[in-house]
Amino acid sequence: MTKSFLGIIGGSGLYDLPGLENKREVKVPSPWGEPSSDVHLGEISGLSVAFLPRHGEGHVQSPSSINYRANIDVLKRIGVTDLISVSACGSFKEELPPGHFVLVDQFIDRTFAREKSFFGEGCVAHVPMADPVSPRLADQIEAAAKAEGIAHTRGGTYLVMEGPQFSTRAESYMYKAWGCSVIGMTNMPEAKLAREAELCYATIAMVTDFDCWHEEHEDVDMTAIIRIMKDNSEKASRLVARIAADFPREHVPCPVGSDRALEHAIVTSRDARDPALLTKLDAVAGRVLNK
Ligand SMILES: CSC[C@H]1O[C@H](OP(=O)(O)O)[C@H](O)[C@@H]1O
Ligand SMILES: Nc1ncnc2[nH]cnc12
Repeated sequence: MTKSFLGIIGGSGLYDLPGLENKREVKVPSPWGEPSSDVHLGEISGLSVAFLPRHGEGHVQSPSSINYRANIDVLKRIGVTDLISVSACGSFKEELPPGHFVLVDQFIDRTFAREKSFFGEGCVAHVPMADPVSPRLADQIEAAAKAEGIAHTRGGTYLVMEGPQFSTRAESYMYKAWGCSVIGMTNMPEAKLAREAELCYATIAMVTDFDCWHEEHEDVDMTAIIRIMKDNSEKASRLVARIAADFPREHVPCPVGSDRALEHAIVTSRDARDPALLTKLDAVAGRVLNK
C-alpha cells in the first residue's frame, strides 16, 4: 500500500498555502534544473501536503520560463502521489463567469516554446494522454467544492496558449468556436509531465475574466484579473483544506491509469538506453526502469 501525498501547484494569486501545518521550506535538488521555488512541506488534517508556487516567490517566472520538468521532478522525488493544479483562467462561456471554478477534464496544447517531455534521445517513451485528468481526483475536488458551497462546473476544455500576451480577438473567437471552456498559459506541458511521472493530476481552473470575446464585458487585462484573484485565492485555499481533510490516506489506483502510465510506454531497448538520461530519470521513471 502507498500512502497518499498530496501536491498542490499554486498559480497566479496563490503563492502560499494557508492552513499548511508544521510548514518547512525545503530545497529539493533536481537533475532537470531549478524548480520555481523551494517546496513548502507540511500537513493538513494529518495528510502530507507539498505546495509549490508555479511562478516562484514574488511571481518571477513567466509561463514560458517556468521549468515545468524540474517542478514535476521535485514533487515526484519527495513522494507526491496526487497533484492538483490551481490556476487562473479566462472563460469562453457565459455560464462560467469570473469567480466560477471549472474542474477541467481536457486540454488543447497550443504552446510551442517549452520542454515537454522527460524522455527523448536515448530513452524514448510515449504515454497515453486521452484522459489527462484523473477522474477520481476530480471526484474528490467536486465533493469538496459542494461541501464548501463553491460555485463550480465539472468538465471542460482548457486551451493552453504560449503567452505571455493575452489572445487577439480573432484567436478568442476561434477558441470559443472550438468549444473550449477556459484559457490559460500553464497547464501544458505540466499535465503531460505529470503523466510521464505517473502522478494523478487534476486542475482547478479559477475564472478571472471573459478573455476578449464578450461584447458586454471588458477585454481582459491585469487590472480586471487582480480584482477577482484575491477572492478566488481565498476560496481555493478553503477548497484545498477540505480536499485534504477528506483525502483517502492510502493511494487509490487511478481509474485512467495515471499511476501506471509508463508500464508499456518506453520503446527504447534496454541495451540502447543512454545511461546519462537514465540517471536523470531516477525519480520520474525509477519504478519501471529498475524492474
Ligand atoms: C496573471 S494572469 C495570466 C497568468 O495567470 C495564469 O497563471 P496560472 O495558470 O499559473 O494561474 C495564466 O496561465 C497566466 O500565466
Ligand atoms: N484570458 C486569459 N488568457 C490567458 N490566461 C489567462 N489567465 C487568466 N485569464 C487569462
